Amino acid sequence: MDSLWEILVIITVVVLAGLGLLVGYLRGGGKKSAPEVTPPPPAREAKTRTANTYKPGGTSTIDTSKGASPRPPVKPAPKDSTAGPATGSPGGAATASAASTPTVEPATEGAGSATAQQAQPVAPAADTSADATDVVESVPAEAEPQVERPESARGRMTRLRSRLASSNNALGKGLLTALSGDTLDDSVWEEVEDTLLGADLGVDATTEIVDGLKRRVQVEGAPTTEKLESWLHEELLAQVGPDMDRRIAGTRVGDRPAVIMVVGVNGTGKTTTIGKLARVLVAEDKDILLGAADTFRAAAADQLETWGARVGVPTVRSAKEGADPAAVAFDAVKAGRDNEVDVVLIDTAGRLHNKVGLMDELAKVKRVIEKQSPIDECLLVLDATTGQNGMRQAEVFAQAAEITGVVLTKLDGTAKGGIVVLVQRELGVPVKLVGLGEGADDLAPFDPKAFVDAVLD
Ligand SMILES: Nc1nc2c(ncn2[C@@H]2O[C@H](COP(=O)(O)OP(=O)(O)OP(=O)(O)O)[C@@H](O)[C@H]2O)c(=O)[nH]1
Repeated sequence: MDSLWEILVIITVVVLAGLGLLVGYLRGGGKKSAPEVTPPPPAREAKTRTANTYKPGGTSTIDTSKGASPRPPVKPAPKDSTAGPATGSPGGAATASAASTPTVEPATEGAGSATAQQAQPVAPAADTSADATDVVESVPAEAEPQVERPESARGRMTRLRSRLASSNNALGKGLLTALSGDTLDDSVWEEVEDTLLGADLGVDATTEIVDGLKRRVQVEGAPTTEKLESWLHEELLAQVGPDMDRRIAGTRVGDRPAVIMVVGVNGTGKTTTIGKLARVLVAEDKDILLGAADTFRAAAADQLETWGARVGVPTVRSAKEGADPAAVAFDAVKAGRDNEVDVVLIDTAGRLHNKVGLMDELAKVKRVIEKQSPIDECLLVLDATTGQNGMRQAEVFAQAAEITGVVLTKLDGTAKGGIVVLVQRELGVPVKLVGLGEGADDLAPFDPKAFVDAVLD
């Protein structure tokens, strides 16, 4: 029995082995089966770059000098502040003294940053700058293929006069309508007063104008409308201050550049005004240098640099946001002296959230500039559309810096031209320039007679 079981098991094993062989044969298609070997992955070929692999030599730079106006080469200031003043530099002595003063703080640490390497050509502008080596002077004149030619003064004035007239129509119309009736009773004078107040002339000037008109009526009797208009013209002109000195310090003073500092609340149009003023001066063939001492916002320096680049004017700026504005201003004036430019224009920050901080900062910028040059002009930029609110801001700035003139911007956007009178009365300085649009050449000198003509036309 046992041997029968053994025979059955052997037969089963043999049958199964035979079946296994048969299945293997059929699967392999009759071919001789071989152990499956995964072929090794083909060696990865290095990816061929289709992009530009051209590498310029380390010294090659794009030559963009075509069409650039000739301009004296930028002299690099000595790196070592202990090396003394630049030979023959009019600003040398002051520079040396400023370098040793504690008020010029290091603009940043870890200087010589990216911007300094990018700007070509670059001249560290001052030798305070053992500390402030992140202050760089970019000379876009050589980097810009096209330099714009600013509009001539005559063309600009014709265009702006008509814009001024339209911006003040409401005031003129209101006054002339009020005065063109048959009688001059209290209600007429009230209407005149309201119109003048509504145009931001302020209470004092309004009272003086109306009192002046009433007096003339009393003395001379009932006037014709034309006579009344000419009296109004005279009274308004007297308020606008036709004899104030409105010249801008835009010419070298002795052996140094004129220095113009521009202050005002953010957004009033400081940077734009500097850009426009630079164009006016360039149109007069002046050599200009801009200083971006508004280090609060990096974009402000970019904006200024762009304005300068358009007319081939270099900008001294910091490579770092938040650098010491006084150090940048100092370096700009120093570079202006070294390069014997005609005018250095300094932009400043104007945030008002901290009045004390702002005043301290402006006072410091002023003090540090004056270590090497007097400030010939300190222009306060005011937004005409802000009215009485703008006046309060103006007072803060007037306390912080010695304002020598006002630039009233955005006069194209308001019918309240009377702010001119108010500003001058309150601050005791003349409105020297007016902004009449966002265009590059929309800056005009303030001409009292033309202004009153425009108001009453
Ligand atoms: N309509 C009009 N817009 C102006 C005038 N002047 C400046 N602006 C505009 O006002 C805006 C602010 O001008 P900015 O020059 O940047 O003002 P800012 O005071 O330098 O401001 P921050 O750089 O923030 O300090 C810009 O859009 C200018 O185009 C002007 O006379 N008329």
